[in-house]
Amino acid sequence: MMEKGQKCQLQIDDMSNEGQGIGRIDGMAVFVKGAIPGDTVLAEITKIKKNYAFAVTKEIVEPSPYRIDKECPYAEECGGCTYAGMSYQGQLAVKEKQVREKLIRLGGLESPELNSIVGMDEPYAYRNKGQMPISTGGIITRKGGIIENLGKCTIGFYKAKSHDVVNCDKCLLQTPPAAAVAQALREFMKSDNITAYDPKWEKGLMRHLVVKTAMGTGEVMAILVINGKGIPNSSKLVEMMDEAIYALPAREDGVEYNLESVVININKGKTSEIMGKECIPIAGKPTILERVGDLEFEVSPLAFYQVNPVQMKVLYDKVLEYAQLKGTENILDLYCGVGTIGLYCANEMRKKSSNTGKVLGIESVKGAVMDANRNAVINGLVNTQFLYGRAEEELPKVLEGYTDKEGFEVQAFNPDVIILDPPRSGCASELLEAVAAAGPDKIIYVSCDPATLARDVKILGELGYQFVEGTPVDMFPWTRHVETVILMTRCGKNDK
Ligand SMILES: C[S@@+](CC[C@H](N)C(=O)[O-])C[C@H]1O[C@@H](n2cnc3c(N)ncnc32)[C@H](O)[C@@H]1O
Repeated sequence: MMEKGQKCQLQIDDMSNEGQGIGRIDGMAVFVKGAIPGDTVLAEITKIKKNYAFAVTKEIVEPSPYRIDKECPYAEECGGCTYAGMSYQGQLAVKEKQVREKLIRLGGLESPELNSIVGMDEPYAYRNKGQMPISTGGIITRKGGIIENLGKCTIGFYKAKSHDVVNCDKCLLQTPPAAAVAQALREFMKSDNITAYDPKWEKGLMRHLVVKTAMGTGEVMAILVINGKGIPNSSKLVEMMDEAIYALPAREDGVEYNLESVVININKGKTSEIMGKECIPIAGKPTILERVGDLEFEVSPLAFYQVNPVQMKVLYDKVLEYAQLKGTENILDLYCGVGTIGLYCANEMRKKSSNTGKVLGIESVKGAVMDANRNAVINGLVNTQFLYGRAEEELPKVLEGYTDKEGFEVQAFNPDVIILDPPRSGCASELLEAVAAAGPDKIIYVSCDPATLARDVKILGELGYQFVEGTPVDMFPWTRHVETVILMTRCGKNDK
C-alpha cells in the first residue's frame, strides 16, 4: 500500500501535459516533478489519489539520454517551455508517442498508421506572435486619486501555475521585434509612470503586450491591451517602439522589420480573456501583411494565425498531400481563421487544367472572416467564399443553401473534401454528425490537441469514416503542444 512520504525508485516512460514525468507503481500512474522520460529516479510520494499519485524527484539514479542543461536563463521560473530540460530529439519522440497512444486509447484504433513526427531544423525564434503579460507588482492609490506602481515594470511570461510575471528580455522562442517592442514599453512605462493592471484592486492600465511579426514580409504589429480607454502620451510610445524596431539589424535573408501597425485593445475589468473585442488602431495600418510561398495574407489583431510559419507550410503541404486535389473539388474549410488552408487549396486547384473547384470557409471571428475574404481578393482566388458564424450552426444551412436577411445568397454546397481545424476543445458532436451526413469522400482533420482529435476520430469512425493515416508536426518546440494532421475517408472509399 502506497503512503505519503514513501520513497520509491521509478522508471519514467511518459510525460504529463504539465511537464511531470510519469512512472508506475503496481500499474498506478505516479506524476513525478523534476523527472523526464528515460530517467530512473528516486522519488518521494507527496499526494495519493484514488487512481494516481504525485511525487517529487529526490535523486536521479540513471539520467535519461534526453536530459540536457536548460539553455534558457528563465527556464526554472517561466512556465512557458515545459520541455526546456529535454533534447529536441527527445521532445519529438515524446510527442509522437503521445499522439499514437491517444489515437489507440481514446480513438479506439488498434495500430494507427502514423508517420514520424516532422520537427524543425532550427527550433528557435519560431513564434510570430509574442503574448506577454505586464506587471508592476501591484499599485497603490494615494490621496488625491494618484495611482502609482509598487514595483518595477516586468514584461514576460507567467510562472508555472501562477499569474506572477517573469521578466523576459530574451526569450529563445520569440522574434527580435517582440523583444525590442517589449523593451521600449518597459522604458516608456517607467519614464511616464504608467501603471500595469493589478488584479487585486482591478485598477491600473497596461495588461498585455501582443506582438505579431509577419516573418515573410517583416511587418510588425504591436497590440497594447489595456484596462481603460487610451494610453497617455501614446505618440511617444509609438515613436519609442518604432525606433527600437528600426535599430534591429536586417535579417540574413535581407528582410527588414518595420513597425506597420499599433493597436490598442480594450479589455476592462476582471476577465480571463487576454484580449477584449474592441481594437483601436493608433498608428499605421489596421492589419499586417504576411507572405507564404506565392500567397499573401492580411492578418488583423484578433484573428488566429498559425504561430510557426515554417511548420505551417509543412502542415498545409501535408493537407494538400492528403487531399490529392484534381482541381474540380468542392472543399469546405471549417474553423478557417483568415482563410489560409482554404486559400492554399484554392491556389493548388488553380494550377490544375480543370480548375472548377470551389472553397467555402466558416469562421466565428468576424475580423478573421473579413481578412479571409480580402485575402481571397488579394490573391485573385475568386472561387472562394468565407462566411461568419459558428461552424456547427452554419454548416447545416450551407449544405442546403440559403438567402440571408440582406438578400445575400449562399448556394447549396456539396463538399468532396471537408477540412476541420478546430481549437483545442475539438469539434462539437452535432458538427461531426453534420460533416458525416454531408458525405464527403475525405475528411482532413488538423488538430492541436491529440486527446480531442482521438475523441473525434472515434465519433467519425462510428459515423462511417475510417482513419487512413496521420502525421504529427512539431509547431511548438520546447513546449508540450503538438499539431497533428490526419486523413479519414468514407468507408469503402480509400483512394489516397
Ligand atoms: C486552430 S484555429 C485554425 C485557423 C485556420 N484554419 C488556420 O490554419 O490558421 C481555429 C479557428 O477556429 C475558430 N473557431 C473557434 N470556434 C469556432 C466555431 N464554433 N465555429 C467556427 N470557428 C470557430 C477560431 O476563431 C480560430 O480561428
